[in-house]
Amino acid sequence: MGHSGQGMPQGPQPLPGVQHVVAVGSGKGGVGKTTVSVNLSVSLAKLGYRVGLIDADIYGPNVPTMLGITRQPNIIGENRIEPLQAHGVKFISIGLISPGDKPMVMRGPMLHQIIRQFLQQVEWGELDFLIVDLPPGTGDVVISLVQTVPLTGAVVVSTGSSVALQDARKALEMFHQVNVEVLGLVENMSQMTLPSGEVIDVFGAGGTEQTAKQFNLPFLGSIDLDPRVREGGDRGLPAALGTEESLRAREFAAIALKIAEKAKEVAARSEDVLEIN
Ligand SMILES: Nc1ncnc2c1ncn2[C@@H]1O[C@H](COP(=O)(O)OP(=O)(O)OP(=O)(O)O)[C@@H](O)[C@H]1O
Repeated sequence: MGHSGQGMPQGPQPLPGVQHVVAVGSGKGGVGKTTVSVNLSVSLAKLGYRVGLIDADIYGPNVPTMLGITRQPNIIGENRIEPLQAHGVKFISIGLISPGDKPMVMRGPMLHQIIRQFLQQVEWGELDFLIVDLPPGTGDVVISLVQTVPLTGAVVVSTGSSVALQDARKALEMFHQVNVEVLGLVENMSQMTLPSGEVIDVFGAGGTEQTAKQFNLPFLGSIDLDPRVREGGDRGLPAALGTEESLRAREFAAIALKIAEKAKEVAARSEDVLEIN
């Protein structure tokens, strides 16, 4: 980058009132990372946590559609942004500042500014979890993120297919490089159950759990391939909103619970370290 020192603050600063910042990454595009981010946010809110969601996926900022609100956020006072709110989740999206179907063409410094703005200029209020939906692949956004705030950890989403897992491993390596603890892996589009009850293994179910084992990382659970998940996303009514009878809602809730536990564990550990010092 070569511009260090230029207006750069002292290093990552915690956001006042925000307990845990958790990034969701994937490596490969199209594995359902945004779907998982949105549904996990809704599940965490249903569990009673105060949740914010930053849609930093420059290539596919679909969070507003999936949460059912696509209007522009309000500006409060001089330069504070009021987050949008749907299904108990406060959110902001990079899609809202690039209106229409125009592709987002952005240079690194501008992207860095936007990430900082989303973290620091949005009126998040008190949050237990601030989830960040990263763009697929490795890179810039994560670096901007870790330069701005301390992260509690990251969640990596993959399907069970070899190619998706190959890219997921790169995401794991990236988090390792920037010193972000991986809270665990999630397998999306795991299996598909036909109305007849027949189960089809589309992407190689179980592959993500095996990869988690290889890397000695927690496996947080899987979500099956289900047209209702896609429909929910398209209609702005995430599957996680479903009642106890909804299998998908239960899968998302179980994963959300594990993420909450892991996040608290990690935070407790880093507090211990601070006390020892
Ligand atoms: N478990 C699932 N069952 C059925 N459809 C799903 C499931 N998960 C995601 N989808 C659908 O797959 C498509 C891709 O999902 P999504 O946009 O969440 O992927 P992504 O990994 O965030 O993509 P990208 O990061 O490349 O924009 C969407 O149409 C979504 O509704």
